[in-house]
Amino acid sequence: MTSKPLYTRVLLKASGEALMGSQGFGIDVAVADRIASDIAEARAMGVEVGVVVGGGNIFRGVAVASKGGDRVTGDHMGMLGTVINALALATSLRKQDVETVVLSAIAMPEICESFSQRAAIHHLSQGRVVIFAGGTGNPFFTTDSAATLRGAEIGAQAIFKGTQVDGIYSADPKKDPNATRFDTLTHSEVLEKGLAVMDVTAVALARENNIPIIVFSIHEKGEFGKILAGGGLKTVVSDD
Ligand SMILES: Nc1ncnc2c1ncn2[C@@H]1O[C@H](COP(=O)(O)OP(=O)(O)O)[C@@H](O)[C@H]1O
Ligand SMILES: O=c1ccn([C@@H]2O[C@H](COP(=O)(O)OP(=O)(O)O)[C@@H](O)[C@H]2O)c(=O)[nH]1
Repeated sequence: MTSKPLYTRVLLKASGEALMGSQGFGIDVAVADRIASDIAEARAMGVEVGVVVGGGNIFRGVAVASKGGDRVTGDHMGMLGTVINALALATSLRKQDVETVVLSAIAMPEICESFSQRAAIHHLSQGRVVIFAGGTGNPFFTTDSAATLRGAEIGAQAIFKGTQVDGIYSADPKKDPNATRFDTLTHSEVLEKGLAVMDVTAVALARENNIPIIVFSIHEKGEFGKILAGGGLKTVVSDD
């Protein structure tokens, strides 16, 4: 599909849990390849794509804290998990001949470039997919917040939150079978209704910078491209 896209530069948040597929832990290469093929399709449409990858398939800092360990160290471990996922997704993209760079919030020059806004925008404007690793680089944050932060820094026209469900519902659809899906919401409505698909910090930062958030299922092949072309199943969070 090569329809004219609605956006020219977007930020895709790919959850870590999505990358593990049906396994209980780690990375399912077939899933990483499939997500990469959706990103390749977006590039073929001419859309510049930045990607923030999660790390929940490998480690979450709160897991350490809940067992009496140090939260900050746990978060460091979580951020390193996102680097592993970023390298896996970059590998899948390069296999499909999509030029890709990984920029890490935590310097590890032997492995990948360090993040700077200037480097990110340079690579994007050269047509490369830029994968942002290491979250925000700070403990007590999430990769959803990293997605909004990097989205604002690169001037993304929308944040695409690719997750396990196909939009934002009146309640968690995994827990409430009667939950209904919203087509559109404002950032304030998401916060006021306590709709927990994305964390409060991420939504507040997107509201402050007037960036729409599009929540969609990362498991549906081709959905990213369909939404970029104006269709697809999603919830759009926007204040316009
Ligand atoms: N109101 C809601 N609408 C949609 N999903 C919700 C809602 N409340 C909670 N969720 C849950 O939020 C999850 C996404 O949150 P998150 O923990 O960021 O997952 P991930 O990072 O793995 O995508 C969904 O898989 C869904 O089960
Ligand atoms: O800016 C950030 C981003 C992530 N993390 C840590 O990395 C883990 C994995 O990220 P996240 O839970 O956001 O991944 P996802 O839910 O998207 O798979 C988190 O639990 C945190 O421990 C962090 O400390 N700072």
